[in-house]
Amino acid sequence: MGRRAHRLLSTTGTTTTAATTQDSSMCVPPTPPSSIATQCDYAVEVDNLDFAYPSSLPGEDEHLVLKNFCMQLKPGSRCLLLGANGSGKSTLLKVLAGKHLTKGDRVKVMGTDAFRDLKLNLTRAFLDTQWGMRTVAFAGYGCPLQADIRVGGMMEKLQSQYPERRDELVKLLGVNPEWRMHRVSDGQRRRVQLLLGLVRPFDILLLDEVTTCLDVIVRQDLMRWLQKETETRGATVVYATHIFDGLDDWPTHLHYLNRHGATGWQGPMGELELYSKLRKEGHPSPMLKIATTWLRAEIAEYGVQVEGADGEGARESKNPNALSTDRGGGFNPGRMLSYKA
Ligand SMILES: Nc1ncnc2c1ncn2[C@@H]1O[C@H](COP(=O)(O)OP(=O)(O)OP(=O)(O)O)[C@@H](O)[C@H]1O
Repeated sequence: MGRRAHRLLSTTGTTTTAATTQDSSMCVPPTPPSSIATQCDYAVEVDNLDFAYPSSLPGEDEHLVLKNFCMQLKPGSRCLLLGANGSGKSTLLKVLAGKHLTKGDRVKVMGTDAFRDLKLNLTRAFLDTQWGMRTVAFAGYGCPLQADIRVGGMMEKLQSQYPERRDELVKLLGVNPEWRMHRVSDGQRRRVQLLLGLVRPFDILLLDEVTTCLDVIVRQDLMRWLQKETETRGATVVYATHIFDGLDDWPTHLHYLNRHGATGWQGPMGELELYSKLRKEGHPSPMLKIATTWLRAEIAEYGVQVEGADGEGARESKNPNALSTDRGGGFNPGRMLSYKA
């Protein structure tokens, strides 16, 4: 797969080609010491993927979310996914997590098929905001796990397999193993999710906005810990977020998804001219500045996204048998309708 051209939307909304490497020493992913590096060249390799959900809009069979999507990340990379609501970040993470089937051989994680190779489930971690959500019968919506369970007793075998790592995470996340799930706050529940999701050493970690309800200290310590995981073990992290606070030095790569399912810019941070410029100027929060610059340029060029008002997200299911009480609150698990063999 040839390297995709790096493109970025300028403040005027036009598409320009970004300059090549400014400072190659900046945020370069380290050479992983673990065996991962020798096993595969890329931790993530997506080659020209189209991904669509079935559409319920009249005259439209499918709703294309990712278009000609390409991504290559070496082991040890920390990639931030940036994009407006509905741009496809969660969809991409689900594809990489093997939750959505894609046609052909276009999506590889750790050198193997992201969907079909079940071995990946032992070395791939996927954390999203749906953890512990149970669909309530008749009401049809998810509510968080609230059973009277002791945290120390959850996934006990897994926790006991990695005692040192578990203790490290318990300390880092400030989790009390005696907490009971029906009494924890949202942020505490999230910490438990992170503990259970990170305790097994992973080769690749896919994070879908799971830091929102963490307090600033835990978030900061977690990001540092993840950085250490990438630097010492060669693990790869792909992280979708809208919060850029404290992330200025964190990513090695950035991938910007625009609202048309296309890539606005992608590449190593050192190749992003705007980032280098902002750093040189001593800007207090370059990542936030980059995000607002690109997203505002998108709005200036295409207007405010109305997807939620009259687009796909506003349509009911096409299934004539679907009852409002019987379809997961309208949630449609989605199917791949790619026409690329
Ligand atoms: N199960 C589904 N069935 C049909 N369409 C879906 C489904 N899930 C998502 N979509 C559509 O796919 C598009 C991308 O959604 P996705 O959740 O990947 O975006 P996102 O970038 O993660 O958004 P956000 O920042 O709001 O989390 C949206 O237009 C959404 O309406």
